[in-house]
Amino acid sequence: MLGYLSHLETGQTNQPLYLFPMCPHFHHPPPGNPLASTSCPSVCLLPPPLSEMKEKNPWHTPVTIILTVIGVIAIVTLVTVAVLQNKPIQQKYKYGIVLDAGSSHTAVYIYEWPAEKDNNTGRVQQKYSCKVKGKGISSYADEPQKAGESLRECMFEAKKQVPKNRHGETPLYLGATAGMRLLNLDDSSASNKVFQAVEEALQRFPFSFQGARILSGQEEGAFGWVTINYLSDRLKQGLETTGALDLGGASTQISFVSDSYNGLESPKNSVNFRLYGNDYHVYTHSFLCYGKDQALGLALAHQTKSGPRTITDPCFHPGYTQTKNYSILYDSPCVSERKPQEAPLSFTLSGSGNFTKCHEVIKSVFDFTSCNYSRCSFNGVFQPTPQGSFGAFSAYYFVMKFLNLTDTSTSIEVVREKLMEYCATPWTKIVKQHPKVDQKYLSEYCFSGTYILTLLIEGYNFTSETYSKIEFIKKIKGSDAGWTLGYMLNLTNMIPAEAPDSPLLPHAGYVSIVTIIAILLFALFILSLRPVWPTCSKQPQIV
Ligand SMILES: Nc1nc2c(ncn2[C@@H]2O[C@H](COP(=O)(O)OP(=O)(O)OP(=O)(O)O)[C@@H](O)[C@H]2O)c(=O)[nH]1
Repeated sequence: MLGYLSHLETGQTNQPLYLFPMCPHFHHPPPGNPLASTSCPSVCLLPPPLSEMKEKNPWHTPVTIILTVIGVIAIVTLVTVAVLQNKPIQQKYKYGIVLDAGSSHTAVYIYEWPAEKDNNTGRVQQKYSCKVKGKGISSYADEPQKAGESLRECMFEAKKQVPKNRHGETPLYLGATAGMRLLNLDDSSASNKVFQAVEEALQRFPFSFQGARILSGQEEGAFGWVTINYLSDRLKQGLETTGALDLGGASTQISFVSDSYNGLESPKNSVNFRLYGNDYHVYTHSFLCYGKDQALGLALAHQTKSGPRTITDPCFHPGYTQTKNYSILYDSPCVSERKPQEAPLSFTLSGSGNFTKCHEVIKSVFDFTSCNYSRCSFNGVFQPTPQGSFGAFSAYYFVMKFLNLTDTSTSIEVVREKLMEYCATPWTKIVKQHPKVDQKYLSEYCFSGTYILTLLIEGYNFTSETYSKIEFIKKIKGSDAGWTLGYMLNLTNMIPAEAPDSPLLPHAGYVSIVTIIAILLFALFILSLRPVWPTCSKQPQIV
C-alpha cells in the first residue's frame, strides 16, 4: 500500500522522508535505490514519480466512509442534544411587592426572581423601588383616606413595572413599622382606620393583596438580619453571618448571632431560623422611640422639661434657630408623659454647636443604670457583647454618608473630632456648603451623627475594635438593605429550611463532559474495527 508522501528534508542526508501512516516509523530508502525495501514490515515501496501515479486511499472504502459519517453524525447529535437539553432557557421572572410603611415615609419595593427556579433556588433581587410622596401613613391619623391615596402614584408605577400577565399572581404585602406601632399604642381606633384606608386602596390594584399589618420590633430586626445575610449569600453558603443595625425614624434594631447567646437568658430577644440546612440563634432587639426622629424628640423633651420659651441646643449649629410647638413635640407617646405641666405654645431653639454638650444631652435619654441580666445595652435590655461584622443601614447610612464617616477604619477618637468640628460650623456656612440638601435633614446631621456614635458606643457597647467591623450600607448587590426582602422571603417560603439539591455540574461542564465522552466512544469504536482496517500492502498500487 502507499501512504502519503512527504517531501520534508531530513537534516543530515538531505534525502526526502517518506511517511507511511501504517508503518511504525519513518524510514529512509537506501541511497541510489529509493525503491528498495527498508525495515518496516509493511514497508511500502517507493512509487514511481508522483506525476505517473494516482494514489488510492485504502480508507476510502464504503464501509469506513459510512462508519465515519455515522460516527460524526452521532457525535454532533449527542453534543447538540446535550447543549439544547441543558441550556438555560430565556429568563422569565416572578414578582413580589412589599410596602414599607415607616414612620417617616412609605416605600414600595418590587422584587423579582427567575420563574423556573421557583423552588427556592433562584436569587431574589430588587427590581424597582418608589418613595411615596409625603409622610408615613401614621401621620394620616386625622384623615385616614389620604393614607390610602398617598400610595396610588407608586402603585400605578408598580403596575407598569410588573408584566401584565404576572399581575394576578404577584403577592402584595404592606408592613408597617414603628410609626404605626406608636399610633396603635396611642390611638388604636385611628390606627385601624388608617389600615382600613390603605387596604381599600391596595385592593384596587390587580395584584394578589396579602394584607397590611404592623410588624413587631422583633420581626423588623430579624427580617433585616435575614435580608442582609441573604443578599450577601452568607445563608446559602453557610458562612459566618453579619449582624444588622437598622436606624429608622421611630425605632432602631440590633440583630446578630453571638456565641454566648443561646436564647436562655432573655428568651424574648431570641429568634431561631433554620435556613439552607443551618440553624441560627439570632439575638434581636428593637428600641421603640430610639429611631433618630423620636430620639431627637426625647432629647428636646429633656431640654424643655421645665417648659422654657427658649433653649440653647448644643446639637444644632451656631446661628441655627427654629420655633417648635410644644403640643407637636409632646404629641408622641415616646415623650407625652413628660410634657411640662405649664408650658407656652412654642419654644425657640438656638443652636450652639457643641459636640461634647450634645453628647451629654443624648446620653441623658438612655438609662444605663438598671440591668437585671448578665449584660445590658440600655434601658435594662439584655444584650450580649457585639460579635462579628455588622451592616448598618437606613439612617445609619444616610447620616454617616453625609458626614463622610462611613470609613470605620477611622478611629472613634477621630470620628469624635470630626463631629466636634462639624457641629461647631456656623449654620450659614453649612447651608452655603450644601445648597441642594433639604434643610430639615441638613439641620439635624450634627444631632444624628452624635446620636449614632452614642448609640453604638455607649448604647450597644461597640468598642474601637468592633466598631471597625461595622459597614455602613445602603444596598447590597442592587437591593436595599432593610426588613422588606427578608419579610417577603419568609412569607413566600423562598428560603428553604434545608439546602436544596444542586446539579452536580454547571451547564458548561456538562456539555464538555458529554463531548469528551462522545469523542472517546467514537475513537473506541474506530479501534474496535481494527480487524477491518486496511493494511499496507507490499506492492504499491498504481492506478
Ligand atoms: N438624610 C437623609 N435622611 C433620610 C433619607 N430618607 C430617610 N431619611 C431619614 O432617615 C430616618 C430613617 O428613615 P427610614 O429608614 O425610612 O425609617 P422609617 O421606616 O421611616 O422609620 P421606622 O418606622 O422607625 O422604621 C428617618 O428619620 C428619615 O427621615 C434620605 O434620603 N436622607
